[in-house]
Amino acid sequence: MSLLDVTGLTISTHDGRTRDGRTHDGRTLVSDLSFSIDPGTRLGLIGESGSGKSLTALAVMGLLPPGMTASGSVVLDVPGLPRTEVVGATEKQLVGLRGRAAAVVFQEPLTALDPLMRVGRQIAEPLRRRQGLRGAALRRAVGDALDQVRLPERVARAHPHEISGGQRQRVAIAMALACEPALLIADEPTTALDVTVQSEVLALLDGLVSERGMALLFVSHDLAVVSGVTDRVVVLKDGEAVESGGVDQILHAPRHPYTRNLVASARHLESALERTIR
Ligand SMILES: Nc1ncnc2c1ncn2[C@@H]1O[C@H](COP(=O)(O)OP(=O)(O)OP(=O)(O)O)[C@@H](O)[C@H]1O
Repeated sequence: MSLLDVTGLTISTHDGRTRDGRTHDGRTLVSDLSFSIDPGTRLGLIGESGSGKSLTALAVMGLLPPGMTASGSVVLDVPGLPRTEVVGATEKQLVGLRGRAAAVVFQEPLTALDPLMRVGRQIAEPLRRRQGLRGAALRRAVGDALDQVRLPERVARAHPHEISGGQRQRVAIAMALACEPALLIADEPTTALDVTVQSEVLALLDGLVSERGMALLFVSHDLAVVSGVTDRVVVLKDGEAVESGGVDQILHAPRHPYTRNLVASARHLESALERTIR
């Protein structure tokens, strides 16, 4: 049975003005998208900027911005938790699921971190809330969480601006993993980092997902990165899935012209890089 079943997901903006003052013109941004993820498996969602990847990830968490509506179905079915239809779910139902059924790591770690709070307290918060830890046990758990993302314990006393971008993303990963989610959603988790740090953080994420047998929904515009960490890929273009399949098939026998272009530009970049290195 699938952990996540997305069927006919359509995301549109409302027509008119929302409470945050933005006007929307009733556009469909993601159209009739379907995919599923079984426990412990990995799916990549790939497409160029604006293709609807982030909105899809947010819809899975029930976190669409104001002015947007989802229709279709997004079912999270995690052992030990109530099977939930996320589309149309109440905030109360979703709060119980977030963190435990699914957790998300965003591109920019600062979106997940409070600039005024020490890192240790931020990691402690989900551990205290979800696992009921207190006192010395909580401090130990924070230390362990930092250790798992290969950060020294002293990072707990730092504020987010006192550590590097790569360290901040490790902290965001530690927070996402604190409630032991069945599904980790990583939305361009390394795009904002320097190239050398990117590969370290990616290797860390890859290892943690394997160790914990988590399922992974990995969102990226970078085919090389997606093919390195996932088994299957859905290719999005203008909010529609144009192709899906195993990583090997997508890389070696892409069917849709858009996918062929993605593969060709990834190859082009690779050979250009090889030329510069030589
Ligand atoms: N809050 C919003 N209000 C109105 N339109 C939005 C909002 N967020 C995203 N969009 C629009 O929805 C479309 C899909 O955006 P989305 O962020 O999902 O794309 P993406 O594939 O993740 O791209 P990127 O990698 O650049 O984030 C884009 O056309 C974008 O302009």
